[in-house]
Amino acid sequence: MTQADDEQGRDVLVLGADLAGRGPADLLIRDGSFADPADARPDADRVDAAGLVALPGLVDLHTHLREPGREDAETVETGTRAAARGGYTAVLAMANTNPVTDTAEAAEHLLGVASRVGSAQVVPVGAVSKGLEGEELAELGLMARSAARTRVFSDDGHCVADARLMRRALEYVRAFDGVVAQHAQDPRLAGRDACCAEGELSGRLGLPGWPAVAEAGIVARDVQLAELTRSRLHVCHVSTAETVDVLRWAKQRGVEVTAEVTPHHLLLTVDELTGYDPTFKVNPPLRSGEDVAALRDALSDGTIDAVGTDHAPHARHDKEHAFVDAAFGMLGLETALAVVVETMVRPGALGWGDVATRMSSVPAHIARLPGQGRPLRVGEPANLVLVDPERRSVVDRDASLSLSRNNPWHGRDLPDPMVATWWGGRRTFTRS
Ligand SMILES: NC(=O)N[C@@H](CC(=O)O)C(=O)O
Ligand SMILES: [Zn+2]
Ligand SMILES: [Zn+2]
Repeated sequence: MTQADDEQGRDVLVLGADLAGRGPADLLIRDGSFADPADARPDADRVDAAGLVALPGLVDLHTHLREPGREDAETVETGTRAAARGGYTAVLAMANTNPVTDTAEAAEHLLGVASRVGSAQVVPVGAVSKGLEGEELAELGLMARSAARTRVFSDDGHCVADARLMRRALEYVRAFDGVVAQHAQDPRLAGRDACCAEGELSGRLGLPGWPAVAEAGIVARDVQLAELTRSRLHVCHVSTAETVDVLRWAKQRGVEVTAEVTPHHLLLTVDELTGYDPTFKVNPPLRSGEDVAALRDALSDGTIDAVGTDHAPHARHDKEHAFVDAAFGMLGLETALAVVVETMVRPGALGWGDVATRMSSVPAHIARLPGQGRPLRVGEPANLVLVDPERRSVVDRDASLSLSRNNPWHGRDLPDPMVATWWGGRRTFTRS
């Protein structure tokens, strides 16, 4: 079976995969969609998937592609190839590029690039404020009505700190069923320098601290604004137990709030910082073991709705600095499923059906993306990832398809589940 075969329009028959934990069945991929396996032509390419799990193609709510502006760190082409290797068929591309995605033209430009070179669907996230400056609303309505059909708006990298601007953004997006995705960080409590969870260790290491209340305080405020405006709020990269408590309270009140957690916040703790390795410098920062446990519980019980990678590639010369001077962020697309298997599936906190909801159908629904996150059913677009639940390997940052090397998992033994990915019937990744 070669990629050329798929592209020549031959049937692909996937035999005996466990469909998202519901038991083994066959799948037929024809002309970009799933068809009835009983109709397979005799010359169909056959994929023996016995012992493998089939999941709907994963959807990442939180990817940084760096194009335009920092193509030395990542491009649409390399970032979506990394996405396909991670099992993703769609990524939401954050707006903090240069120029910022704060106009319909910028969003449509990104769509155009992706249509030429993408190995996954690229969905532009629109900025909330012009230039991410937190002062004036960006062209939310024009972006929503553009060919990009923008529904997710975020100043990610910056918090929409001004409560009045946040209120207006929530009011505005309600008209087209949009959502405001907040990078919750009170800039007065956690300034630009804050780079370590505030606590005993930040004091000992001499690193500027980032108190948990800087996150939970903004989330509590935004939940109340979402309730006031009857609009949709999404909380990016939840990192603390206190924020989980606020989310539980918000959901009990019936507020339309959703939240994501990153793979790194599900496994790594602030203790990684004792070596001052800037690879582990990320915003929000790595937290305590108690926070990690609370985040896992919240993802398990649905208080946190989704996994978002916050894939944040950085060129070597932006990362290789003293800890306080290095850029914030780490890679995530290629290893997200591996970390979810390690932290959630193996300990029994999530089944495969839950993985399909937390990493595919729920993110697709939050972003109002038709054609993604759909069940593996006849007539649906063939967005599919085959996974081997048992396979493990040691992560090698130099084997990455990303242009950047800021991989926090380098040298770690982790599950290595991805076997093959199809996006709209086109094979976008095959394990070699
Ligand atoms: N997460 C990070 O540490 N960095 C992100 C910005 C962000 O997600 O806030 C980036 O763009 O590099
Ligand atoms: Zn952020
Ligand atoms: Zn981000």
